[in-house]
Amino acid sequence: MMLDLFDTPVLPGLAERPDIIDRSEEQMLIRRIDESDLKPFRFQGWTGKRFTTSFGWCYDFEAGKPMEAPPIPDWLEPFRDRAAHFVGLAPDLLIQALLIRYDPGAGIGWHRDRPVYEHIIGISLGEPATMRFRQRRGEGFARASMPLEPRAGYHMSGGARYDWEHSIAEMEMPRWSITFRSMANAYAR
Ligand SMILES: O=C(O)CCC(=O)C(=O)O
Ligand SMILES: [Fe+2]
Repeated sequence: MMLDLFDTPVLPGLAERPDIIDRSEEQMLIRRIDESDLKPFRFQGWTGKRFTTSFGWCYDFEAGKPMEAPPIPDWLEPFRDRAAHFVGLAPDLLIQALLIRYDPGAGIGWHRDRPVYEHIIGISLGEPATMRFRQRRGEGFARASMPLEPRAGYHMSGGARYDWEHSIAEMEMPRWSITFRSMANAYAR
């Protein structure tokens, strides 16, 4: 599959919004993320070079279920509003905010986001990265990729979110991201 740099989505359900934040907001958000109570991502005894914290809800990978987390802080609210506006959702539907710092050598392996969530809206900070997508086709994989420019927002829903896995390769430079998610209908209270 070809990398599509222009308006046509790379995959159905993928959209990007360049410069959803400006440079001073980016610097402020990076500082806020670094000041947050980040914990190394842990899964089955394995500890990564990816540091995370969640607000609203968090997914406990050890327990395999979502759990309530501290409320979304005031400094993050305007960005939740912007993320919601970008995709045409009411802001209070974005019940989770995930902050991530990827230290040098960190990436995120192939996965689909947990089914408890539906819409996924990310804001990319710091360094350009590439979101890779793959879908099993017989013995191999169909592949696609989406550039993640710093300060851009991206929306993952539909086919790209449910029918493809995504990952980000290990990078030499640090990168930060903020991800907002809505709850899937089936799980909404
Ligand atoms: O860092 C990002 O932009 C993506 C993170 C991601 O895929 C996830 O946390 O599920
Ligand atoms: Fe993900």
